[in-house]
Amino acid sequence: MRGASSLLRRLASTSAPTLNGYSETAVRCLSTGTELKSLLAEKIPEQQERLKALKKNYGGKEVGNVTAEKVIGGMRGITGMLWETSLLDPDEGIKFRGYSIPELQKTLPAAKEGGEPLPEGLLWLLLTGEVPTKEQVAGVTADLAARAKLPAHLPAVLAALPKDTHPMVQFSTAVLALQPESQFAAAYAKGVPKTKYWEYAYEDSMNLIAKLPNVAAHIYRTTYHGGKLIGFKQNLDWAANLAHMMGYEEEEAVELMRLYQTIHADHEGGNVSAHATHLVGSALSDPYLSFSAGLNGLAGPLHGLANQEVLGWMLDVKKQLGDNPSKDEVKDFVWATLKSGKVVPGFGHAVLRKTDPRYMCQREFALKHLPDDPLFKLVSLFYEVVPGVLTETGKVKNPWPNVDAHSGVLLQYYGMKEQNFYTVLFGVSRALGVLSQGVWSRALGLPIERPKSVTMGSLEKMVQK
Ligand SMILES: CC(=O)SCCNC(=O)CCNC(=O)[C@H](O)C(C)(C)COP(=O)(O)OP(=O)(O)OC[C@H]1O[C@@H](n2cnc3c(N)ncnc32)[C@H](O)[C@@H]1OP(=O)(O)O
Ligand SMILES: O=C([O-])CC(=O)C(=O)O
Repeated sequence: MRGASSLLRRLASTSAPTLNGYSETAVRCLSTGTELKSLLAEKIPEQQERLKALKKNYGGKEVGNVTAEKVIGGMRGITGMLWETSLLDPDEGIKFRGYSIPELQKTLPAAKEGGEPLPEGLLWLLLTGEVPTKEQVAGVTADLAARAKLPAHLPAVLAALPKDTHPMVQFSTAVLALQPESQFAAAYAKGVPKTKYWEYAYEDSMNLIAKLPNVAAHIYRTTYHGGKLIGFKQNLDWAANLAHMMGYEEEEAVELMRLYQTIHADHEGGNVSAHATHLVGSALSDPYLSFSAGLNGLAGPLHGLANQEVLGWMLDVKKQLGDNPSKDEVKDFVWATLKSGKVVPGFGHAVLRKTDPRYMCQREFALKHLPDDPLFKLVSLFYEVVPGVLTETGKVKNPWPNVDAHSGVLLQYYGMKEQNFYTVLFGVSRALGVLSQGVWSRALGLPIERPKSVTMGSLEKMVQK
């Protein structure tokens, strides 16, 4: 591996810079993507042995208890799944392979010195557990670019949907429409041995991740810009291409896209989109089928759709209370929302018990780039007012803002005002985490998921024993 990097450095110094400062030859050398796949191949046997030993030596140990409340309460608090790519701490928030978001911002390669991380670097980290070099990230960028082209039938599939179809429905449909290209499904049908499943899951996952910016931009341009498509650029990184094909070229907007695509990627395994992807994948449904299932979960208003809901709710506040509402006016508005039977979108969390670090890093981005934006001021006012109101209800376990409370404000600042599209951007990012874990699930030979369910009658008998 180190040999490949130094070879790349040598190659990079011999010809004119193209992609992120690397020569055409260097990029071509890595564009096969073999370095990432071979590093994975090197790491997998060790992890398979680790899991085997865990099962053999400690398989009988208890790691928690299941109460009737947990059975009724959406399995909240039950440890019941392996998820290697990230781990969530209720107070500290998400860590990707052990790295917090501020650590990633410092550690992962960026497009320019001091800039936001390139999501391709996060993909490498999620898959291998190692922080990549700049050269390795350039290799992933080139590999994804080589896989990015959409099949000819895809636009026709999307065009057949009614015009007002929600972008998330279009997105999930598009992912299913890519499924005929599944190498995993084809290999399974041919009867390849289980030991090779991960390789086909890897190829499908990389192909899918590569195509998602094209898919998302196609949906965006056809839904909101009269179908005027903008072409893919070979010399742009993955997130920059997404911004470019959507119609956003300004460097700050591109940096936001890189940050957005990095921080939404993974949130351990129990959230709805990750768990749905994992569950469906456990039946050996291929990455296209399983990721589409995950997207359908992400489209729910208590999960990823909340970022769309937040902007709508904020615009309602603005419409009713004007640009500079007082704290008391906002407080009354929050109470009115609660009394009407609705949740306050962007606040609360099933696991987190402090402000989401993904919220904080978006807030820092706003403080740096758009401190005077009226909607940012409004979102800051909510941060001051909403937690107090939710605490007063006496039932909300976490009154603090989550990631969705902030993202829309940043997107609209750079002109992406179509809030119904926001969850598609979330979904593009989420692919990095759930598909990386999917590769590991197949590599580790994780079995079909099948928790036990009970009827109320059988639960009553169990608790009365
Ligand atoms: C990327 C993401 O998915 S982050 C989450 C995005 N979702 C949102 O922002 C939607 C608003 N938030 C919520 O609805 C919730 O906080 C959830 C779904 C995120 C978590 O739900 P839970 O784990 O059930 O939260 P919790 O245990 O605190 O719920 C207790 C009660 O407080 C209510 N509650 C929790 N958060 C809120 C909120 N933001 N507004 C109003 N009520 C809330 C719950 O609805 C529940 O009420 P109930 O007992 O009458 O059914
Ligand atoms: O962890 C959760 O339940 C929801 C969430 O924040 C995410 O999936 O990003």
